[in-house]
Amino acid sequence: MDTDQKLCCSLIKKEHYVGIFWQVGTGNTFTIKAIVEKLKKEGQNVSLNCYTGIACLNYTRLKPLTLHTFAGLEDGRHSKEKLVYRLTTDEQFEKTLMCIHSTDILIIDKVSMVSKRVFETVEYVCKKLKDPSKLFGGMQVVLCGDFGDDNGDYCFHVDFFSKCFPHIVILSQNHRQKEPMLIKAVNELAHGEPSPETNAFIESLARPLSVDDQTDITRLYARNFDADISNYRYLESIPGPLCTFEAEDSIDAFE
Ligand SMILES: Nc1ncnc2c1ncn2[C@@H]1O[C@H](COP(=O)(O)OP(=O)(O)OP(=O)(O)O)[C@@H](O)[C@H]1O
Repeated sequence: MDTDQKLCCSLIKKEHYVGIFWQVGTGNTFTIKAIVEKLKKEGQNVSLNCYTGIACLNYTRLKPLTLHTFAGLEDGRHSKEKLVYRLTTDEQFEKTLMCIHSTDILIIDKVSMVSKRVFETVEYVCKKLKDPSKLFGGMQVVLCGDFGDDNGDYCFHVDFFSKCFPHIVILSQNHRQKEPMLIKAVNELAHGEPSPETNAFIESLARPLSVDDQTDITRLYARNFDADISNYRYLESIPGPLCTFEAEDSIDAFE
């Protein structure tokens, strides 16, 4: 783990509320996985939540929930007061209620997609159902996200943000790319604002490709589905029986 990642782990171990922010490729997913695995091994009741179902796919082995499922928000039509009423009176929410009651550590990934209203509602629900005298009902909360586009309606603008999250760690070491110009270009493109320098860099890469073997080129797809089909076709074209090798790696987040 790099220094920033280790700092996240040690703050979480010390039961602090932490905001982890990152730029693409700096190991957000890697760090969260290591932390959740370790906390679960230690017997902690940790609930890993992502804002979208697609984002949950990054963590399938850790059984994440969407934030809406965790807090019983359904399609978001109810006021927070009505929601608490429904959660405490309607037996279809029994599992949700048990989950909230038993959660000691709440981790929310892709938090930069969470609106102020949803975030306030989740806080309110946890508080009302667990301990009304404490933010989030006393659960330790860890947020992970990027600063992205901030139009003033995102969760960072709730009144209690700075009080609740005094510890903000910014993951800064890119583990996916090494070339500084490429890292700068990827970060600018992720926010849809390429600088003239980035545009010039990208244009400088335009050249005719001389690839004779079409199987050996890298293809980019906009959707996971298309990438899966392409990989499947490639695998099918390889002669011989299909073998599966299960691999497992681990890292101790708190060492
Ligand atoms: N400390 C580390 N040492 C070695 N490799 C690392 C470290 N942290 C992350 N990586 C590797 O770097 C790559 C990027 O990490 P990860 O997918 O967690 O980043 P991310 O910030 O979630 O990226 P993105 O948002 O682009 O998906 C992965 O292959 C991961 O295994």
